[in-house]
Amino acid sequence: MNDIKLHPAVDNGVNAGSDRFSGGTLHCHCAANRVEVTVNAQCQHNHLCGCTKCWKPSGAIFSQAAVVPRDALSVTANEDKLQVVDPAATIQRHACQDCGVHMYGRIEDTTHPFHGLDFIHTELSDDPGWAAPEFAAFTSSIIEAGTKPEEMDAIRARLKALGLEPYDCLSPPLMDAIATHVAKSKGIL
Ligand SMILES: N[C@@H](CCC(=O)N[C@@H](CSCO)C(=O)NCC(=O)O)C(=O)O
Ligand SMILES: [Zn+2]
Ligand SMILES: [Zn+2]
Repeated sequence: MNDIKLHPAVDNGVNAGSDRFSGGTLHCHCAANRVEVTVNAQCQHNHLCGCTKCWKPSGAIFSQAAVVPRDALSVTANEDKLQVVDPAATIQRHACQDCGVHMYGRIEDTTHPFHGLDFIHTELSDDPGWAAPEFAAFTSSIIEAGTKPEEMDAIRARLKALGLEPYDCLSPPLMDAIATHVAKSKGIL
């Protein structure tokens, strides 16, 4: 039993996803009139995120976030309860006004490297089979939300023990994808 709690989806070990999984429904935390989002795709790049902007379940120090093609995502119940948390942010996080859960994040800037992908939190779904988290992003950012700097060594060690390599930005493949997009947009590549 490890007393470092990162996120309920990984605290008892990381569950593998299913290759045959092709999507499911996500629900907010309201007791009634739940917001429902339907995703007709397996998620990609699932990861823990330590940034202050991503939604975290109560008690968690990391968020769990993945992306899906925006064409595969639709709001299928109680869309009127959704509101964008910060209209100035790159990722427009659509949250339930009643329970505060972020149902999806969308990038409207068509020049952004991740335009076309929506961010979701797979723990909002009861459907088994979502692809497992693969790494931890923005690890140092948990300090901005109150984690003590002296706890970071133990937290990084716990992430590594779970097979979730900690990075302080995104993973190298995603950083390379961003840089490739920028280089192409400048005509360098
Ligand atoms: N130290 C900051 C980092 C915030 C940040 O840059 N977050 C990233 C990752 S969120 C999903 O992976 C990002 O892309 N943010 C854009 C946005 O939130 O619109 C902090 O902790 O706040
Ligand atoms: Zn709600
Ligand atoms: Zn984040």
